[in-house]
Amino acid sequence: MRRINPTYDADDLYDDYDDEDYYDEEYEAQEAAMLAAQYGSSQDLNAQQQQQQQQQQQQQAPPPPDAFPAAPAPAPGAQSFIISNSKKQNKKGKNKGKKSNANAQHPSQQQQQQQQQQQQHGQQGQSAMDLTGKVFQMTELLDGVPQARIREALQAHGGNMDAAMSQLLDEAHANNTTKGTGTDSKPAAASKPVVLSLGGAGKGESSSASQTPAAAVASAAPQANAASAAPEAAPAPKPKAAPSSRSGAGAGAGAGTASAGAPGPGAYAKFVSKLDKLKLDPGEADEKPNLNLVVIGHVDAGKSTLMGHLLYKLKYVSQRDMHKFEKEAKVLNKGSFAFAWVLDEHEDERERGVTVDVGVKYFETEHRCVTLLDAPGHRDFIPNMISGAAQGDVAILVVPASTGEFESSFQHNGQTKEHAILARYCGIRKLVIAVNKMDMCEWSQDRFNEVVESLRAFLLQGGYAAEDLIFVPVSGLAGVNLVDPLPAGVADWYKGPSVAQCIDAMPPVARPANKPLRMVVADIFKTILLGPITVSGKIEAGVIKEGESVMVAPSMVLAKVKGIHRHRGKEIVPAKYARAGENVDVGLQGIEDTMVGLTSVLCEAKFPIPVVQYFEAEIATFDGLAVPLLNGTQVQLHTQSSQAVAHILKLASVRQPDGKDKANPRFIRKNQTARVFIQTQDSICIERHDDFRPLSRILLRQNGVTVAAGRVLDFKSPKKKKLR
Ligand SMILES: Nc1nc2c(ncn2[C@@H]2O[C@H](COP(=O)(O)OP(=O)(O)OP(=O)(O)O)[C@@H](O)[C@H]2O)c(=O)[nH]1
Repeated sequence: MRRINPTYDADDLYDDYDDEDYYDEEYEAQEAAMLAAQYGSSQDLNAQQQQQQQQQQQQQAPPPPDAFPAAPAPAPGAQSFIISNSKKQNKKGKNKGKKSNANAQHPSQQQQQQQQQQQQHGQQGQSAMDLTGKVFQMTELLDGVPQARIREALQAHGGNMDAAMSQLLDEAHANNTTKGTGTDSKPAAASKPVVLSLGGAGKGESSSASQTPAAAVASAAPQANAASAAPEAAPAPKPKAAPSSRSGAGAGAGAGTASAGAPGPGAYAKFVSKLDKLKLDPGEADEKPNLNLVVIGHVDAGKSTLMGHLLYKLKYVSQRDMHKFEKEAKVLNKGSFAFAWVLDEHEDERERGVTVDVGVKYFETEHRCVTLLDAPGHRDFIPNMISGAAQGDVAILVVPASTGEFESSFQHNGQTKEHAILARYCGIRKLVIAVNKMDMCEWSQDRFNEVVESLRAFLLQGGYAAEDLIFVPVSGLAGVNLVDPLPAGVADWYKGPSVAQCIDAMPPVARPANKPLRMVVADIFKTILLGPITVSGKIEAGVIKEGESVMVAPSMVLAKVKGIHRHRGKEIVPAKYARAGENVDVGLQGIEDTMVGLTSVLCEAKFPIPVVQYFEAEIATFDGLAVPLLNGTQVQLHTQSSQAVAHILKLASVRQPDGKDKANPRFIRKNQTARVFIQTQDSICIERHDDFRPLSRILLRQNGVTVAAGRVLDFKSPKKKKLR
C-alpha cells in the first residue's frame, strides 16, 4: 500500500447509517445466492448448519491424518493481551496493585465495605435483581474476573456498567503491569511489554507465546481430547477456561488459549447492544460522503492510465508534473505510460510498466470525497489486490475492448474474472465497468456490446445484481469520456454518464459506527504531525477518537491515539474523531513500532477483535482448484486483515448435488460448497460471520491461484476421536 500524496478527507456516513440497511436480508440473500448460483446450492445456510451439527452429533469425527503437520508455536506476542509498559502505567499499576493487595489481606474490611456499598446501592434504588443481571452480563464480558469483584465495582459506581467495566479493565491493566515488573519496588524495563492478566490466563497460567499447539487445541475446543489433538506435542496443560462460554471483552480472551481472543457466541451482540445505547457525538458537520473506490482489472487493461488521466483532468496533477512524467517516461521508452506514472510512483513499477502495490490517491467530485485505490492487475500481486479490494466500497473494473486483449483478459487465466469475483467476496456490490481502449476498436458499438454481454452474463452469475452494474465506453489514454460526456461524433450511440459522473452518483455505503471499533491497518509511515507510528486504513466499524486508547491486534497492546487526519481533496484536515467508512491516518503513541504491522487491526480496547488459530468455515471452491482439498491440505489464507499459511484441519461436510450435506468427505473438488475446520500457522484477527460480516470473509489460495472463498462460522477445532 502506498500513500501517494498524503491526505484528503472524506466521510460521513454515520448520519446515513442504518443498521437494518447494512445487514439487510436482501444482502444476506444475495450472498447466499452467490454461493448457491456458483456452487450448486440453494439451501439456506443456517438450516445447513443446523443439519450439519445434527449430522455431526450422529457421527463421530475420525482422528486427523497422522501426516497432519503440527503448527509451530505462535509468534511471540500473538494471542496475548499485552499493554505497553510506560512509566505512567507502571505508576498506576503499582497504586492499583497495592490497593487490591490491601483488599486481599483484609477480607473483613472488604465485607464491611461491601455492606456499606450495598446500603448505598439500596439508597440509589438499584434492585438486587438489576444488579444480579448486570453482574451476569459483565461476567460474560470479563472472563476470569470474580463475580464478587464485579458486583463490588458495580455497587461502587451506582450500577453504572460502563464505569464499572472501565474500572475493572484499568485494574486488570494495572495488575498486569505490576506483575510484569516483578515486584512493586522494581521498575520494569521501560519498553518490555507485559501480559494483561484479566481473563483465564491471569492466575499463573502460561502465556500463549510459550504454549504448545496441543494446549492451544485443547483450550480452544473443550470437547476435544487434548492428548489426541497433537500426540507428538509436549504434555498439554489442563484447559482452564471453556472458550465458548466467556467473552473476550478485551479481556476475556484468556491469554494462553488457542481461542485467546475469541469471545463466545453471542458476546459480540451483547457488547453491541450496550454500545447502541451510547449516544455518539455527531461531531463536526461533514460536507460530502466518503467513497472508497478500488480500481481492478487484468494486467495492462489501462487502470493506472485511466485514473491518472482522470486525476489530471480533475486538476489533481499539475501540467508541470505531467510534462515531467511524459519526458521521463520517454527516456525509459515507456512514453505511453506517462499517465500511469501519476499512480505508479515506484521506480520499479515505472521501469517495468507494471503496478505492484496498491496506489492511494484522494480526490473530490461534486458530491463525493473519494479515496482511490489503484490495485495491481498482475496475477503475482493478487494479495495486494485483495488488500485494496478489502478497503473498497465500490469498484471500477477496467477491461480492454481491443481485439485479442479482451479475450485474453477474460479467459480462464485472465484476471478480469478473478478480480471481479474477489471484489465481490470482499463485499463490493457496485461496479462501474470501464470498457477501455475504445480508440483501438474505433469506438465500435458492436464491440462494446460484445464485451458488455460477455461480462454481464459472467458478473450476474458471480453474484452481482444487474442494477449494480454500469458499463461505460472510455479511452483512458485519450482521456475520452472520463470527466466530460463524449464529444459529438465519437460514439453517438452512447448516451450514458462519464466515469467521473458515475463516481459522483455512487451512493455512499453505510458502515456501522455503533459497533466495536475495527480499523484494518493498510499502511504505516512517519509524519511530522502524527509522529513516528502513523497508520492509515479504512475504519470498518465504530469510531476512533483522539486521545483515547485503542487495542492493536494481534499483538494486543494498548496505544493512545495521538491524532487523526482526514483527507479532503488535496488537503489534510486534523479531526477529533473518525468513524466507520472513513479512510484516515492515525498517529499512535505508547507502543513500539514492532507491535503494529500491515494488517494489524486497531480495535475497541474493551472488545478487541478475536485473535485465533482455529476456526470453522463454510467455503465455496473455484474452478482454479486443480487438486481436490484433503484433510491436511496447505493453503494460503487471506482475510481483510491477515495473510497466513493455513491447513485444512478437517473436511466436515460437503454439499451434494441433491442439496444434502455429506459428513466427513474424503476430499472436496472444484465448484463445491463445504464446511471445513481450518488451522492457521500464526494467529489471525477475524470475526464470526454472525458477529461482523466484513471481517469474517476468507479467501484460500494455492500456488498463486484463488481456489476458494468463504466465511468464518465459529471459532473451534473439530472433535477428535479418543486415542485408545
Ligand atoms: N490505445 C490505448 N492504450 C491504452 C489505453 N489505456 C491504457 N493504455 C495502454 O495500456 C498500457 C498499460 O496501461 P496501464 O495503465 O499501465 O495498465 P494497468 O492496468 O494499470 O496495468 P497494471 O496496473 O500493471 O495491471 C499502457 O501502454 C497504456 O498506454 C487506452 O485507452 N487506449
